[in-house]
Amino acid sequence: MSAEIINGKQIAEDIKNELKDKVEHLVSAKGQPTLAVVLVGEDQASKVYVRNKKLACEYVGIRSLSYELPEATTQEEVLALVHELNERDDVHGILVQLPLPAHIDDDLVIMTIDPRKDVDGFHPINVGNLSIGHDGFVSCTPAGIIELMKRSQIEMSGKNCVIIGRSNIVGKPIAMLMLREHATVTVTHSRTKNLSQVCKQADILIVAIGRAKFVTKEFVKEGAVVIDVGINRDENGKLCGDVDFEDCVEVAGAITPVPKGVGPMTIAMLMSNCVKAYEKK
Ligand SMILES: Nc1nc(=O)c2c([nH]1)NC[C@@H]1CN(c3ccc(C(=O)N[C@@H](CCC(=O)O)C(=O)O)cc3)C=[N+]21
Ligand SMILES: [Mg+2]
Repeated sequence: MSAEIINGKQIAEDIKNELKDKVEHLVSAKGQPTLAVVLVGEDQASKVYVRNKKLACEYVGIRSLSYELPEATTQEEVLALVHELNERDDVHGILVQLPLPAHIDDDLVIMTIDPRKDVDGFHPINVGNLSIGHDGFVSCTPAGIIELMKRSQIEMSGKNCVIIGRSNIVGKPIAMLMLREHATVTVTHSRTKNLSQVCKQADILIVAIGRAKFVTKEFVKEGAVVIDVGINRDENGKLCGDVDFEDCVEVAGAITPVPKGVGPMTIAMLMSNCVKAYEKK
C-alpha cells in the first residue's frame, strides 16, 4: 500500500485565501498590515525565500517593506534598523532573514526585535511563552507542521511522536507543540543510540536534521505519518528532503513531499503571524 501524500502547497493556498479574506475585512479600519523584511548579504537561497515571502504578502494584502543590505553591513547598523522598525507604528511584523553573515550575532539581533513584532517567534519571550503554554508568536515551520496535520485530520493526541533534530527553530518548538497536542514526544539527535529503532516506534515521525534522504524505510513503522522538514539538494542538484521519499512512501500511512510539503506552510504561517500582529495592535 502506498501512503497518502500530504499536499502542503494546497493547504498553504487555503490558509492564504482565508487570510486574504480576513485582511480585506480588517484593512479599512486599521490601515494596511505591514511586514518589514531584512536581508543582509548575498546568499542566493535566502534571496529566493525572501522573494517568496514578499509574493505571499502581496497575495494576502500585507504591505512588505524590503531592506536588502550589503554583506559589509555592520552589526550596529542592523541593530539600529531593528530599533527604528520597533518604533514605527506602521510596521507590525519584523523578519530578519537567517542566517546573518558571520560577523553579526544572530541571537543579539533576534533579542533586539520587539517580541510583539517578532513574527518568526524566535525571541526568547515568545519561546518562553510557547514552553509554558501562553499566547505568543510560534515559529512558522513548527506551527505549519501542526496546521498541516490538523487540516489533514491526523490525530495527535496519545500518539507516539519521534522528532529527529533538536534545533531552536524546529526540533525544540515542534516538541513543545506536539506536547500541547497531547502526543508522547521523543526528541532524538546525533548522539541518540539505535536511532532507526527509536524512530520505528513512532506513529508520527518528524525529521529536521538537514541531511539529504537520511531517513529510509528502516526508520518507518507501517502506516506512520512522516513529516519531512529538510530542504537539501541531491546529487543531481534537485530539491530533496531529509527523508528518502521513494523508499518511505511504500511503508508510511501519510507523508509530506519536498518540495510542496512543509516549505509552503512556513510561509503561510508567517502570513498568519503577520495578520495576528496587526490585529493585536
Ligand atoms: N528569519 C527566518 N525565518 C524563516 O522562516 C527562515 C529563515 N529565516 N531562513 C531560512 C529558513 C527556510 N525557510 C523556508 C521557507 C519557505 C520554503 C519553501 O517555500 N519551500 C518550497 C520550495 C522553495 C524552493 O523552490 O526552493 C517548498 O518546499 O515547496 C522553504 C524554506 C524559512 N526560513
Ligand atoms: Mg551570525
